[in-house]
Amino acid sequence: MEDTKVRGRRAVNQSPYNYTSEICISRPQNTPAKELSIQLNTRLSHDWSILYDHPSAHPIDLNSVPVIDLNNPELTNKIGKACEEWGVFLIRNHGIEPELLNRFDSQIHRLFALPIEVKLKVAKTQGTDSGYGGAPISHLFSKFMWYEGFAITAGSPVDHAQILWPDDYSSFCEVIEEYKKAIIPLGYRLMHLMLLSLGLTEEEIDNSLIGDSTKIKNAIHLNSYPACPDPDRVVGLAPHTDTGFVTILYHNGVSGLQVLRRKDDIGPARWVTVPVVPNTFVVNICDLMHVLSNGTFHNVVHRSMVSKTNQRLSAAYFFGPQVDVKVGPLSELTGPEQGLPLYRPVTWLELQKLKSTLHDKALQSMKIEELRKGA
Ligand SMILES: C=C1C[C@]23C[C@@]1(O)CC[C@H]2[C@@]12CCC[C@@](C)(C(=O)O1)[C@H]2[C@@H]3C(=O)O
Ligand SMILES: O=C(O)CCC(=O)C(=O)O
Ligand SMILES: [Fe+2]
Repeated sequence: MEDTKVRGRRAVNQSPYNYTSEICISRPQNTPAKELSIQLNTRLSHDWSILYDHPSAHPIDLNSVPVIDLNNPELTNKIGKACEEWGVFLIRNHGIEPELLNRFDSQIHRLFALPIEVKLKVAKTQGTDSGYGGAPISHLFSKFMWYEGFAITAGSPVDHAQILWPDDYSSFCEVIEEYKKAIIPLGYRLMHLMLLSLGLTEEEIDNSLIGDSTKIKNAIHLNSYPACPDPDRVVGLAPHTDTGFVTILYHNGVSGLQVLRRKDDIGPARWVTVPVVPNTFVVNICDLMHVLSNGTFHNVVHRSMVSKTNQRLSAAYFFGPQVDVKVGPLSELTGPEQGLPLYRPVTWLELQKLKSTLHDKALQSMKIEELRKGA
């Protein structure tokens, strides 16, 4: 028994890649080695058990995440209800070919299967947000996550792909391009349906920032959670909300994503495991969609847990506003009858910065009521 414990502790104190990859990846350029080692000594562990009680989600929650068929005649209402009550839902009949998803999956697998020293050649550096690295939210937490990622934020990944696979980089780039072409219209369709469900007319949607594709920016984040010998003591990706409008998540069918269900008639706040349903994507409502809807849609807190036996792979496609676009509550949703706007307008970057200092209190700090109190 004691032996198992000791082995378990060793296991989670090691890097999942048999290499201190997060240290190398996240070393800020120009940080003196001594200073860096002082910063890192406080968090040289993947063991979260002393920080979190790891409340495990019920394997089957009768009131589970909605699964929405995009061919459903009641589609708009169903999406509106899911965005309000859950802030997350699964979509089926989304029109993206399984054959494309299989090729996409193979390339994600191929990327993370590369030796660590090859992946580190395309590591994110300070000031860039594309490339290989640890969890982007890692600076907010005192422990390492059981995670590695690859971000494609601006255009094509060709420069990185050429370094990773000098002799065959095009198969990766081609599949990323095909995936983007398929997923972008799906994202626009979902955001359009969300605004319809809030009562906006087609014309109002066309005139809103959701109707103007030049105001929307997107990015893709490939995620890998290696299998872990002691999964109950580690966290794949720590609890967070996404900051943009919506995220469409592909995954390889290994369970792990959990959402925080708010307190309701059925019970207290609790983690719910998102079920694995073949041929579906997960759609998350993010912070700026919550703001745009004037608080009607729920920006869901989620986290990713890991498996003892299987590597979980996922690809998050983030849709948000262009850098210079400020997002506030839609004017159609506020007024003498509907009520006052709850939030001041904010850009994507501004909100990300607020979250890095104020954590889950960032949105609260943008509340107009809160600003008036401070004035
Ligand atoms: C487009 C993006 C969304 C994201 C920041 C990023 O520039 C690329 C990484 C994304 C991610 C993934 C994990 C959670 C998250 C909150 C984070 O810190 O990095 C999201 C960011 C976001 O939703 O803003
Ligand atoms: O991989 C997952 O299950 C979740 C990924 C995620 O939340 C993110 O990339 O923001
Ligand atoms: Fe997320």
